[in-house]
Amino acid sequence: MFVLGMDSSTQSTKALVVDAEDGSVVAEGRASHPPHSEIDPEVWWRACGEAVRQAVDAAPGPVEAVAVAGQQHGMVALDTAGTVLRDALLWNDTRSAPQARRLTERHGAAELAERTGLVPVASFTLTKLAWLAENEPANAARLDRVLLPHDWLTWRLSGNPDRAVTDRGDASGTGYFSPASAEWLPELCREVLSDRAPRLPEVLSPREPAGEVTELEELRGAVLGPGTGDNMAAALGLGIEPGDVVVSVGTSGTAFAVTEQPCGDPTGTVAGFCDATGRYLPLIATLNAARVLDSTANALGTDLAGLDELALRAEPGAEGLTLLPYLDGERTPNLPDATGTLTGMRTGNLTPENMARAAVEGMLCGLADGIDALRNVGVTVRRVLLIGGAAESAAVRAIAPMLFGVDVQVPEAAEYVALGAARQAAWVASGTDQPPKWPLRCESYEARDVARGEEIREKYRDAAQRVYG
Ligand SMILES: Nc1ncnc2c1ncn2[C@@H]1O[C@H](COP(=O)(O)OP(=O)(O)O)[C@@H](O)[C@H]1O
Ligand SMILES: O=C(CO)[C@@H](O)[C@H](O)COP(=O)(O)O
Repeated sequence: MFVLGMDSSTQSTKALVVDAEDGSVVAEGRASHPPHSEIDPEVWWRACGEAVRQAVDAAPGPVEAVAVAGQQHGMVALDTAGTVLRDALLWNDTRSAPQARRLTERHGAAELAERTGLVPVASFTLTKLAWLAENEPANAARLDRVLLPHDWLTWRLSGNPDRAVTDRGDASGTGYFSPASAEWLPELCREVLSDRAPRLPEVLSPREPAGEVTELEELRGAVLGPGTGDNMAAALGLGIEPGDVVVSVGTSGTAFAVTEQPCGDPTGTVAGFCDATGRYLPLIATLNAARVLDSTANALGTDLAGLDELALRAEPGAEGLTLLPYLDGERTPNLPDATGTLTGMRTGNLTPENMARAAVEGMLCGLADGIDALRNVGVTVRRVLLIGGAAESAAVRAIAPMLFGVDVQVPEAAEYVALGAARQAAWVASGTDQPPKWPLRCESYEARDVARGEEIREKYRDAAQRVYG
């Protein structure tokens, strides 16, 4: 049996056709998205059609089940006719930072962490609803239903206007869902929307079918899985167990693990999400990851391979250059209005090699702090699995173990979010208790020079303290 998994992420849509027997990828497709933080969801629908067409055309047989994973938190606002009211505000749009601050002041961080697993920051959907009510009251008055990117794509694929669905993984990133009871908290929506509650999608269990595809010719009749958020899908695609921490270096940088118990971190550093198997997914996310490398390569007049060469020619610590890589504001630490800062510049050390190295080190230091934050909420870290577009970078692979202080394994190059969606589709179609077991092959990078890594992290913390207090 062949199944299709889709990843509608920030920069692109990827579709994989997978053999459900062993998880081998038999065909793939890809289409890119524009690099904005506010997007017409029709762009995703067109990209979905294009990526699916490429994958299905190259597949050796028909696809029997499909699931969609998507970037988390984005607000897709619909009116009663199901028409999109405005461009979707994405997870990396920071305009709702004041609304996030006010929600936290009103309720207290501890109460919200306990009720929703989250302390509001601009990424979370609830703060985007609050922004809509305050800034676009006419749109807020017409709001009938709010969906997440993966919910909206699943709804479009099903072609059933009356039934929208989601799963507990993606629902847990909204800020109006209780991870512990797996129920919506519509009172929080009412609070920010002048006492009006939009319709929310039905929350399906991890392997519950969402109907079948009617709207895309190539997939018509295939069983639809509930789908999930992209990080939950990556966890499922990798088949992680306690002790594994995944670090994904895509548009966002994330570090996450699976746990049996929900997590509510009142400091707000760790988001207490649900996963896609019935467990939980404590996660930290940064807004600035792979694009820090893209921008630095661009500034140095080179490409990503050139950036790797430069960074690997420099000494660890970049002779004292430290980059605080908050180019697009930051979520962890919560500095929505921050910009990047390069510290420690001298006539002798301001070289392309050191600048490239400082970019890779600065970006990874933020993620190393994230891994420590996971430890602080009780997560055991035995190994790190490194995925996402920038896991392809030789410099990232070489430098990460030193800064993370544990062995890093890089799974064989694959789109693990799309693979996780495919695994969910195979699970839904098989009706078995557990997801199918698929092998995972990894390349290992041993943790060396950990003491030097600690010094580099100390410099990064000092710089952050000096610039942001
Ligand atoms: N060899 C590489 N070195 C560094 N970055 C890379 C490399 N290959 C891809 N990337 C970066 O990965 C990013 C895309 O990663 P991806 O995980 O697909 O993102 P997203 O899921 O957020 O859309 C892009 O910014 C791209 O430049
Ligand atoms: O906001 C988060 C997680 O909380 C991000 O991880 C988004 O889910 C977007 O992911 P990418 O498109 O960067 O993979």
